[in-house]
Amino acid sequence: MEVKKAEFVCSNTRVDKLPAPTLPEYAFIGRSNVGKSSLINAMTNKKGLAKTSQKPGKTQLINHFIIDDTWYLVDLPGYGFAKASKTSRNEWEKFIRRYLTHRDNLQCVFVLVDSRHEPQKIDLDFCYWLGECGLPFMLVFTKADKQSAVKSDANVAKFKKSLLQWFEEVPQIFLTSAEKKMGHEPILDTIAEVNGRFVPPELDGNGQFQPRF
Ligand SMILES: Nc1nc2c(ncn2[C@@H]2O[C@H](COP(=O)(O)OP(=O)(O)OP(=O)(O)O)[C@@H](O)[C@H]2O)c(=O)[nH]1
Ligand SMILES: [Mg+2]
Repeated sequence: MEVKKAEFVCSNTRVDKLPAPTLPEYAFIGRSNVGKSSLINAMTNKKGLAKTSQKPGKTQLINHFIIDDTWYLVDLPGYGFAKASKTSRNEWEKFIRRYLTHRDNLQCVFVLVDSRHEPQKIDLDFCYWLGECGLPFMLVFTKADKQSAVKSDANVAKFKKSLLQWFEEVPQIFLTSAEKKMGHEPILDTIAEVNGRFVPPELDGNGQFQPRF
């Protein structure tokens, strides 16, 4: 699938202010600075659509983008930002976890992991939490241009092995580079496939979507 149109819709901290859950939605999450916003820009071929920065902690809100008028891509703030205060980390916990567990149209969470590093506890813990919540997720390894393919593959294999201590099978995995525009097509094809199966949540008697919370 090729993206033809990508537009910013809104930024939010509150789940009840998000766009109506009428279209399939996909969220990008991962450590601060892992490359979530860069990947969104590379996938949509739109530099500057999502704001990026060399400094971690750039994305602070739940940012909705509408793609080809048919699905939402969501850029989330990163976790594990060392310089964030405890209060702001707690706030992150609250509003992101609330978003992830209450968004009816969320089809899949893409967990971004830096392919340069060996498995990190914070990423594994987050995957376990998604599993506990029964939230479908896939893994996207980023920044593959920064080291050899052998090194990336070794880190991916170690991550898989760590996950298999808890999960019976590993989720789908993608290896990407926003810099080299590599690995985006398979993600978009997977999204297209899931989009084809999307059934919007039902309206209640008043023509409103009935929130799950
Ligand atoms: N070499 C290389 N650099 C990348 C890649 N993806 C992102 N970067 C760089 O990594 C830094 C962080 O990228 P962002 O996309 O802002 O990361 P983020 O995960 O959205 O960060 P927060 O919003 O702070 O959580 C920027 O300097 C990017 O240019 C990549 O594939 N290759
Ligand atoms: Mg960001």
